[in-house]
Amino acid sequence: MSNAVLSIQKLEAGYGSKAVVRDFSLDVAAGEFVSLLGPSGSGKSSVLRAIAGFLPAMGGRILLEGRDITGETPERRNVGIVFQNYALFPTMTAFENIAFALRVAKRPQAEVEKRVRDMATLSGIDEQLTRNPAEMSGGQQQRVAIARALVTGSRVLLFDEPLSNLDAKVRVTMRREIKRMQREVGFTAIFVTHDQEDALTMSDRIVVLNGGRAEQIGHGRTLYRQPATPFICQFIGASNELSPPVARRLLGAKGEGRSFVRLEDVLIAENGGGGARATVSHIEFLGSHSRVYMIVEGDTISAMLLGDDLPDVGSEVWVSIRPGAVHVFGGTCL
Ligand SMILES: Nc1ncnc2c1ncn2[C@@H]1O[C@H](COP(=O)(O)OP(=O)(O)OP(=O)(O)O)[C@@H](O)[C@H]1O
Repeated sequence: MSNAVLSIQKLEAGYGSKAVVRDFSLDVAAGEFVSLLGPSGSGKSSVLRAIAGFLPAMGGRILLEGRDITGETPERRNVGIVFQNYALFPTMTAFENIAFALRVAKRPQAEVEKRVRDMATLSGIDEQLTRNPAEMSGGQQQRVAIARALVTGSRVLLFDEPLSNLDAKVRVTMRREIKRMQREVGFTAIFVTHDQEDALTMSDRIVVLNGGRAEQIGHGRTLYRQPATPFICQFIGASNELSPPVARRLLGAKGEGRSFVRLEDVLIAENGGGGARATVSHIEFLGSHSRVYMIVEGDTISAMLLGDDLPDVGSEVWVSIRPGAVHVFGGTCL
C-alpha cells in the first residue's frame, strides 16, 4: 500500500532469543482503524510494543510515514499510546496529566492551556480538569488518557486493551466515543483487543493473530462470511464443526475435509422436510435469542433461534443446513 502511514514489514519480535511475533506484515492507511484480535498469548500486545519501541525488532522493518523507525527510541517515534490501566499520574490533576508531554517539551503556558482545553473538549472531560484520577470514573480516566495521547499531535494512536476495565455499558459508550474522536481528529488507530465485539464494531480491518502470526486480515464481515481457516471460523462468531457422519447425513458430503456451520444457519423444523432427525437435548435462553442443542447421529450441534417459539426439550425435530452456508476446509466444496 503506497499511502500507508504505518508499514510493518516481516516483523520478528520476542523475548530473549524466542520470537513470539513471526513474519508479521501490515500496511495501515492514514485514518484507518485496525484491530489486532486474537486469543491470550497470540502476540497482540507484543506487536503493539514493537510498534511503540518497547520491544526491539529481531527482524523486519517498521516505517512510520515513510521513515524507518525500527531502531528508534520510543520517545522519538511520535506515536500516542493508551493503556488498559490508563497509566495516569495519580497525584496530578486531569489537566496536568494531559499537559505533561507539553510541559516536558517546555511549550509556552498559553499554548499548553489552549491545547489541553481543546483536547478536553474533544474527549468530553471539560468538567473534570481539576480532578485527580481517583476522583474520576474509569470511563473518564480513559478519556483523559486518550486526550493525553493526542495532545502532542501524534497522528497514530496505539490502544492496548483500553476497554477491558470498563463495565459493559460504559464499554459500549467508549467504543462510540473513540470512533467519534477518530472522525473529528482523523487519527490512525491500532487497537489491541481480545473482545471480538470491540473489533467487529470499531474496525475498518481486523488482523486475527494466532501463535504470533497474522492468520487472516480483513473487514469483520469478510472474516465472518469467508473465514480463511478453521481457526478463524471458530474464533470469529460461533460455529458447529460437523463430524464426518453428520456432514454426510446433513450435506450429502462425500469428500474429506472439515465442515463448519454457523449457529444461525442451522434450521429446525417440527415436521417432515429434508435434513436429519434430531432430539432437542438442552436450550439456553440468552435474551434476544436462544441456543438450542440437538443430538444428530450421536453428535451435538446447536442452532440459534430468535423469539420464544421454541421446540420442547426431549422432542424430535428435523434439522437441516441453510443452502450454501457451510464452510469446508481441506476438502472439496459442497
Ligand atoms: N515479558 C515477557 N517475557 C517473556 N515472554 C513474554 C513476555 N511478555 C509476553 N511473553 C510471551 O509472548 C507471547 C505473546 O504474548 P503477548 O502478551 O504479546 O500476547 P497477547 O496476545 O497480547 O496476550 P493477552 O491477550 O493475554 O495479553 C506469549 O507466549 C507470552 O507468554
